[in-house]
Parts: sequence; C-alpha cells; structure tokens
Amino acid sequence: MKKLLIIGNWKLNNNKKIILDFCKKLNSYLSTINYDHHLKISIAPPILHLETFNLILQQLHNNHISLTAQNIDVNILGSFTGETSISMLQEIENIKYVIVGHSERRIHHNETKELIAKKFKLVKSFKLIPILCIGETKEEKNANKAQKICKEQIDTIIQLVGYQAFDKAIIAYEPIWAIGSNQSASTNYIQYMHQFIRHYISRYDINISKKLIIQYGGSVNKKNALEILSVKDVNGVLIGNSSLDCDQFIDIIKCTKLIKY
Ligand SMILES: O=C[C@H](O)COP(=O)(O)O
Repeated sequence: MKKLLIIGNWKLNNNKKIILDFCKKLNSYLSTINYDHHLKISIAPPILHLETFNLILQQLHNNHISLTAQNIDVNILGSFTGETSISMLQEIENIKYVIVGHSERRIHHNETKELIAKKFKLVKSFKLIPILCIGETKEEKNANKAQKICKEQIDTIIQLVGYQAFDKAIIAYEPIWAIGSNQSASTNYIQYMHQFIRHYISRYDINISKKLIIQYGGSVNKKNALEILSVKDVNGVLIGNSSLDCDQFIDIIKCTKLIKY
C-alpha cells in the first residue's frame, strides 16, 4: 500500500471564521472513519492563521491533521521587515511541512533556484519537512523541456545540500500551466513526469527514491482526484482551489479509500 499525503494549500484565502468551521467539519469527518495511517492530511493556511489553526486543532483534540507553512524567509532573525522565520514556525506545535519553491513565489516574488535551495536547507536543518515544488511552464512543455526544467530545479538542491537532502523530503510536481486552470495534466503525463523524477533521484540513491513522496498539484478536484491518486508514482496531491471548500476536500480524502492497489 503506498503512502498518500494530501495537502490543502489555501494560498491567500480564508479567515478565522472559515478556519473554525473547516476544522470542526474535517475533524468530525476524520473521527468517524477508520483512519488509515498510510494517509496523511495537512493544511497550509496563510502564515498569519497558523497559530489560530493550531489552537483550534488542539481544542478539538485533533490527531489527524497537521499544518504546513506556505513559505519562510531565508533568514532566521534580523532586520527583515515583513518576513517570518523558520524558528518562529517551529514554535507552532502542529507544523510539520514547509512549502518551498512554489511557482507563485518563483514568479511573483522573483525567487531564484539558489534562494529556494537555501530555504530547503534551512527547513531540513530545523527538522521540518520541505516540500519542494517543481514544474514547467506551458512554453517549456511545448518545447519538450519539462524534464530538463524539473531536473535543473532538483539539481540546485543537490548541489547545495547533497542528494541525501531528499531523504524525508517531498517533491510536489506542479506543472505551472495546470495550476488554477481547471484542467489538470493527464494521468499519462503525470506518470511520465513522476517516473522521471523518481528515476532521476534513484541515480543517486535507490532507497531514497523508493521512499520519496512525490505529490501532484494542478487543478486537482473531487472529480479527478481518484484517477490522479491511483497513478503509480503519485504519492499524494497538493490542492489549491478545491481545498478551500471543506466538503470538496473531504470528497478528495474519501477517494483514497477507493484506490485499488
Ligand atoms: O499549491 C497548490 C497548487 O498551486 C495547485 O493549485 P490549484 O489546485 O488551485 O490548481
């Protein structure tokens, strides 16, 4: 049975009232099912709401939902107005994962591969789990460069941290053209890219590659989740829009029960 990690990335959405309702509903659903420990569920609210989310989870005696940070600064402390550091995040009890290199940060905040590698290293050194987002643009896909782009994004991490960095790390393959488009990549294409990523890591270490969690992200919804999660080399999904609605998020979780191994 493969491990599955389902994460809702709320990006810049939702408020305290919605968090409360969402947590109650999701927690009560999870407490009614026979919880499968091959399945992990996490939510990445805006950083401002992580502490609120955490307090609500504690009040609900939650055992099933962890928290993910959408980003961190590359500095640990100092004069960096407006930033949040990894050491501050580490104080929040339920935080487990940190997203690094999301394409929206690469594009809108000019994050370079080198900066992302530094953030990845920082997350590892603070014993949290980095989720490295990689993926190509439509133009790069059309030019047959998708694998080259993903390889380069992985290589920058390996150059700074070594291939061992991918032990207990996560890669989220998110083709930029599929994000927020309502049109996910086809399952054949997802397997083609995920297999490539796993094979690429296996050239360094076969055991790390076998255990590597590779999530898919890009217009996952309750209609396509089952077929995407059933793809051989998919170990979970990173969900944007469809994670904002708790009912739809629960429907996606329900799909994990239907996967045929
Ligand atoms: O982090 C999530 C991804 O960017 C996917 O977003 P989406 O599900 O809205 O396409």
